[in-house]
Amino acid sequence: MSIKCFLKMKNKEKIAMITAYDYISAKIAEAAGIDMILVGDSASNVMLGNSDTIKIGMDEMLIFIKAVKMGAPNTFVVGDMPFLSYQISESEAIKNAGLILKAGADAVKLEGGKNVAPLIRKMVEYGIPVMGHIGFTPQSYKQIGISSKGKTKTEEDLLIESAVALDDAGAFSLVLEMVTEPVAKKITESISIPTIGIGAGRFCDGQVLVWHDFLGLNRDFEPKFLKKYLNGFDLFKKAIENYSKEVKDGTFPSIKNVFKPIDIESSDQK
Ligand SMILES: Nc1nc(=O)c2c([nH]1)NC[C@@H]1CN(c3ccc(C(=O)N[C@@H](CCC(=O)O)C(=O)O)cc3)CN21
Ligand SMILES: CC(C)C(=O)C(=O)O
Ligand SMILES: [Mg+2]
Repeated sequence: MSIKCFLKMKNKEKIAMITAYDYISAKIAEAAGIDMILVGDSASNVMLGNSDTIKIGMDEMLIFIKAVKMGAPNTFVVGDMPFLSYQISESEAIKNAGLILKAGADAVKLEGGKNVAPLIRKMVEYGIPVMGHIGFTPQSYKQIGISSKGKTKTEEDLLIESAVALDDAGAFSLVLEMVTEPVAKKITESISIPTIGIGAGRFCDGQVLVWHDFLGLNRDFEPKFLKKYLNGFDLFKKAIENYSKEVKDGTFPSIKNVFKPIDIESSDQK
């Protein structure tokens, strides 16, 4: 899978993307044949227990990105640029994007509309593949709130203007997060690059969900756009309860799990 491949998939085959943050999860994702893995700054929430994505930095993101590329060497991996890694200056943004690529990512993703288009243009000029991210942009939730975008004509116009600007700046793909379905459809039809939706309805070129969310590990997170494909939390919980019970009642370890000393008698028989 390559950028060329994703561009060709537009209007032909939907792109299936999930997040992952560690070696074994990435291995499972690659074995399942997922099209793209995002190492999201949602790691702040699901890996580190923070309440938002403001609280994660480059140091932490690079560890997750390295682990994921080790587990999925043959899958296209996108590394999310954390808050303040691209906002301060163009040079800091390019340096941090470079560190994400050095860690093994095949592309970076950053949040923002037409305001970040000049930065993305520069990054692309220097050979850094960039995925855009508009609509609800979690790194700005303290300013814009947690809600779907594209509900008014003003919001719709701004979103379309941004999508076109990012396409024009050279982004290879665009995440649409919590964008109303008709606006997401309009954007998808207005730009040449594939749109990847999360809470953006049925007409995007692809979809992305967070590992812990769609596997049902993140028990209390139930946004409208989420579908849970596994009851992960309860399955893990039951297995742990079973293990604990077996340790306490002496069922585990059994004879199958123990190491034995060399049998003196049988070795003497020689
Ligand atoms: N585990 C996890 N999954 C995510 O999808 C995710 C993260 N973390 N962290 C970063 C952002 C934050 N995201 C969020 C956070 C909250 C809602 C939420 O509360 N949604 C409600 C209200 C929407 C509304 O009122 O318009 C919903 O019902 O969808 C959605 C996405 C998406 N991203
Ligand atoms: C929700 C996706 C698009 C994301 O940015 C993340 O997981 O950080
Ligand atoms: Mg993110």
